Amino acid sequence: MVKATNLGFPYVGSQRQTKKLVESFWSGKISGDELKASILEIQQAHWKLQKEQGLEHIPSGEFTLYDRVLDTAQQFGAIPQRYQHLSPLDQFFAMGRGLQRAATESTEKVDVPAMEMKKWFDTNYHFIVPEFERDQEFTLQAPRAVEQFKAAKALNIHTRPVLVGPVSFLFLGKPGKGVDAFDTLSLLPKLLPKYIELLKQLEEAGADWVQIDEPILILDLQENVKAALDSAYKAIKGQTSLKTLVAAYFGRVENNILAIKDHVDALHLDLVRAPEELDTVLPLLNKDQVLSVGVVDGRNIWINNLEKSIALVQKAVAALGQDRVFVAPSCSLSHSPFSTSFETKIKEKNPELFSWLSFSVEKCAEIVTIAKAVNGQDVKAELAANASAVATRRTSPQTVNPEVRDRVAKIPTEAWKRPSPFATRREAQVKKLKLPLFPTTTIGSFPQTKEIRVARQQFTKGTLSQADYDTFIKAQTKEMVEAQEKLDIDVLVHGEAERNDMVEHFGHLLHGYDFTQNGWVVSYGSRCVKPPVIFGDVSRRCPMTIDEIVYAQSLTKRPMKGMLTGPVTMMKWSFVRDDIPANELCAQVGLALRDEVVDLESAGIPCIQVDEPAIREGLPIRRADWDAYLDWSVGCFRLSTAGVRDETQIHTHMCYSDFNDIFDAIAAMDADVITIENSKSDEKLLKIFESKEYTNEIGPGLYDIHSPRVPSVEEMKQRFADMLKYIPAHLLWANPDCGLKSRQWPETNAALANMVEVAKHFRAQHKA
Ligand code: MET
Ligand SMILES: [Zn+2]
Repeated sequence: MVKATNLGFPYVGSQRQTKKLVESFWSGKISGDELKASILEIQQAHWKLQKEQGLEHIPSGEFTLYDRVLDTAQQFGAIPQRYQHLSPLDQFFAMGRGLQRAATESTEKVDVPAMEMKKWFDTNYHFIVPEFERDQEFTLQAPRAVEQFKAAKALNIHTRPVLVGPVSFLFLGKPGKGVDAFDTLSLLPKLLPKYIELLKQLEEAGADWVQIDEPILILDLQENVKAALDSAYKAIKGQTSLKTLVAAYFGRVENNILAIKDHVDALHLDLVRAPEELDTVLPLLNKDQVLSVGVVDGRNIWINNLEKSIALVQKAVAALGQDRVFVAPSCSLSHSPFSTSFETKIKEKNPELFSWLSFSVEKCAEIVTIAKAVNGQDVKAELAANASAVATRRTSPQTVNPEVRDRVAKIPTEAWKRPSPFATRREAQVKKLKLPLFPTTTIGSFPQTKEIRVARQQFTKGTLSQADYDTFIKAQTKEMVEAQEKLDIDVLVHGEAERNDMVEHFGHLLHGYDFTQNGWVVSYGSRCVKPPVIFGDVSRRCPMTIDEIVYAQSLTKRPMKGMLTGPVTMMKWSFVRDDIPANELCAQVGLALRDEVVDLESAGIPCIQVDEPAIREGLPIRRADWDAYLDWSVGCFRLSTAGVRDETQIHTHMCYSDFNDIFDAIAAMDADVITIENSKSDEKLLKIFESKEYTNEIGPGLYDIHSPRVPSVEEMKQRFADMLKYIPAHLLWANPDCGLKSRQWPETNAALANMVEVAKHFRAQHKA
């Protein structure tokens, strides 16, 4: 019989209990023992829930208090020296988030920073990057998988332990601080005996299957990495009676699969991302091997098309037989919210949309239904309900707006490009804006003070009227404009006081977006995000920013920048619909923004910034897919900004990553001015100007906004001087790295005052 299986469950809990418990522990409200006891209850509830739903392979060992890769590092003793003196729980969190603690009578003062955090493949989750010594020794300490397997067994629930695979673990790590570069995969022979020891412990505890996650299988891998995969699984094979399921997800495995396929009992493939791989992999399997088919999307929130999934699974069964197929989510469900049962508002206000949603708990039910259907059990009612929801979704006026479709289909070629080249536009802008050399500006937001947050809460609750809230926001905007004039900044912003979040704010003003109450997913550690949902064709409900920006402009003679969130970021930081191609959706958002940009211009706004902080993170995993992505994402940015006259200055802003590898695409966005995060990577970003020509104006960030620290004039002068080595003076702007909303006013004023002084200093120098 085909088995219903799962790869991982949202450990954060139905109501983010895990997050809350961990944070209570951090703030000293509960003890380590209390934390462990409460966490065990959550785990037990999750195992029971999955069992009741009818899953046959229920994961254990993937439940973490901070991060699974960090768990792995700690349990194999890959603990950098600076954390070694701490007790296990303190050590774990210190590695994840740093630890500062004053001395007590019995303990010394602790002050250690966190380890580096990196994005987990193309998800919005971030993992802790393991650090290794060149002569790293590994030990095996309190493995979570064994502990959790036993805890589930005590409840009479037989689980499938999940491990981070040895090759992914080493590959994703890096040489520790102060250690010269070396290939972390060279540590594999030392690590493998410990992995095998762990597998033996699982075997002794009574496990029969083990899931070993090797997500690096979907990367473009060098030969040495494939060789490491081959040798690792060859070494593990036959060491225990455990059956090994090696899981790849988030993309295509292509021929990386050849490195492991002869050494494992089962393979998991992400058939949501790469359905075509079923055909290529089936003929490769040996006669006893099992295929775990990931047909239910673990990354998104939409109902499965059961009919389609069943057909895929049946194809696998036809080739392999029922006993050699597992039905599974595409990846761990920890990337999906917990359950739609908490979405009472959507259920009440938009039952149709509700019927299209499926979070983790519902996804488990889908997996079970698919398995049952393939096994010939009666699931007619479930299939009928699913088919009708799928059908309404396809045709509902909520998802399809013929006007929007028509407009996208008929976008004229010239709409994708500003009418004049940059040189011509620059001339018109110089004339109109009359900016000094090295113009100063900020990225958009100013401190979201307690006062602002309280007013917003009262407004949301209904205790502050719309009129009073509007008056309050206007007063805030006025203060911010005055503050900028006092600082003598050249291009002003309205300060974004009215925005809680740069994506959600616009989502509320666009058709096609909705918002969940409890659709949380972990971003890193205990931090969760609740992305908006794009379910239908996108268009403007009304002008979105004109009133605020025009009001702000009315307060000053200096140019005011309109401030919008770009099409790619509007998508990337939302749960996007999966029923139309991404490029089409992006064009819809691009057109909605274009209307806003044109309206801002008509209202007399001279500069308009369209932020695209997420453009880099949307880059596909495989290089072969980059061009197609960059083509439409850059294209849609241009679509959103190209409707204006030459004299209107289009800005964009990017942050959060390393941009060098997409430099050409950034240039192709053809913004008149780009402000870009730089202060943390100094020379790295600038170096690229040696080899590439960037002809438009640019403001690499002069200081890091993530810290309350006020950068000195001297420090920023140095940075600015470095920039001048690479960038022609007439193109250079002075600005911070990113928006200032997470800062307080005192440090904001101080830092910006220094920044303006730096610009003036260089201006004077250049005149002389
Ligand atoms: C993450 S990028 C933020 C850009 C936005 N305009 C702000 O200043 O907050
Ligand atoms: Zn930013």
